[in-house]
Amino acid sequence: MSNEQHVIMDETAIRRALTRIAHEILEKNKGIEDCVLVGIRTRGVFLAQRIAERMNEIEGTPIPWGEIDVTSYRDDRDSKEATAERVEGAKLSLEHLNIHDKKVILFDDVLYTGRTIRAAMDALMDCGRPRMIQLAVLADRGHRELPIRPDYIGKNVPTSKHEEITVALTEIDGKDEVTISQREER
Ligand SMILES: O=P(O)(O)OC[C@H]1O[C@H](OP(=O)(O)OP(=O)(O)O)[C@H](O)[C@@H]1O
Ligand SMILES: O=c1cc[nH]c(=O)[nH]1
Repeated sequence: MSNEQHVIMDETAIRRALTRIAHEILEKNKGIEDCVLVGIRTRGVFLAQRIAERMNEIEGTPIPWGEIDVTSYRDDRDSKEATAERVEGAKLSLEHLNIHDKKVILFDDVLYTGRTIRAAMDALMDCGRPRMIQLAVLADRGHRELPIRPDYIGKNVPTSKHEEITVALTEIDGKDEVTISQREER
């Protein structure tokens, strides 16, 4: 099977999509009052940080942002962590960010089954009581297994289950690029 990667978003496309999403968030929320951004580790964090910078440029006011580690909340990973430990882990990753009664805008790079987002929502609820949670993703590839729908989408990418979306971001991968390829069968 060919494992060729096709670029579906280059650096310019990613930059434009993030700028558009920053404007959409501001429009939907009528500014940044009571909004906080939370990126899901790993790449969601860099997306949240970039959007926070853009929103600051547009509004002239810094918007609080932070990151959350949801690994131990996933339902498809063996977790030996006790509930108290995983709550502590989530709280530690969200340190310095008050989400109580805030409009939390959650960021991830790819949305597929929705299980990561479910895990993130559970983790957030354990850390406080957001007034509202909204979801922003760079690429929505479909195939949801849970009733989760993003509020902000960089690009809708119709895929087959045999394909894979890979997001590269400069901060961690040395370049900005979204590619699609055939999934390696394991
Ligand atoms: O909607 P889902 O089916 O949950 O898939 C989406 C998740 O998959 C990827 O993470 P992955 O677990 O592959 O780890 P990574 O962030 O380290 O790539 C991606 O970053 C999303 O978080
Ligand atoms: O194609 C996919 C599916 C889940 N997560 C990814 O990063 N890519």
